[in-house]
Amino acid sequence: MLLSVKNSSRKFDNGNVAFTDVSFTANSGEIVGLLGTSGCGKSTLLRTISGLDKGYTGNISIHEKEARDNNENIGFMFQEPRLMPWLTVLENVVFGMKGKKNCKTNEAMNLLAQVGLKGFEHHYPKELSGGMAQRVAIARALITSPEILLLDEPFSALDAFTKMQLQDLLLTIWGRKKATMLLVTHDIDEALYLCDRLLVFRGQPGELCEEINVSKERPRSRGDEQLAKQKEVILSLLNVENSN
Ligand SMILES: Nc1ncnc2c1ncn2[C@@H]1O[C@H](COP(=O)(O)OP(=O)(O)OP(=O)(O)O)[C@@H](O)[C@H]1O
Repeated sequence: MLLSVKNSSRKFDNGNVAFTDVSFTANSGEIVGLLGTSGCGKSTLLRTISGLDKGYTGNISIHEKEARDNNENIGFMFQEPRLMPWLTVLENVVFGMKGKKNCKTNEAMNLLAQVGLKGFEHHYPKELSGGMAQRVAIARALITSPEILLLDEPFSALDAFTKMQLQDLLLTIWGRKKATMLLVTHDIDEALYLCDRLLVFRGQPGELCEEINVSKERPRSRGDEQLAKQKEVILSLLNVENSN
């Protein structure tokens, strides 16, 4: 097992508790979705797993090493691309590679081609659309060949069509690299389309209330009936009416 979270909680100095007594595991190559109402601690949980937030209790380990001491290779992608405006697309992808920038250039060019940005390597972020900028963020997250990719609502700011394109792109890249992915999303359809397993959180502080296997084989159809039934289950867990 790659990632193990055991009886973990995160209480901040001001008394806020983001999540409490959370336990789950993730296997190598799995895509695990984290769904839940706003404020139930999903982003904090991702930051904690990444080792950026070290104030948790309980155990969070990657390859049996505590997340707070972890120096494993983890990629992070956010809702917004967070590109450096003064750097080109290519420079943004290799940014943070320190001494390895030069030897990573070929790999960055290759990744940019994979995300559909061949020819845009020397453009600046202001010359890109939102979807293109998020493609750069995908390439940047993958340049270190991370074993775990943490995705915090990576497509939520995009229009529906671009979102679907990038979901498929993510699956294509996952098919090649088989990184373990943890995906925070508010979009249940996206979670059911992409993930092997879903963790449903509820409350404030957030508690893990249900784990749901999405056993449908890939490629999945977006209008699949089995997935639609699973959506009903998730909506009722979250106490939300289905408006479709
Ligand atoms: N640095 C912090 N200091 C104090 N409280 C915090 C801090 N970061 C997050 N919180 C609190 O922790 C709780 C969980 O926040 P978090 O952003 O992890 O939730 P979320 O499920 O990702 O929310 P959303 O779905 O709206 O993005 C919230 O009550 C928030 O106010």
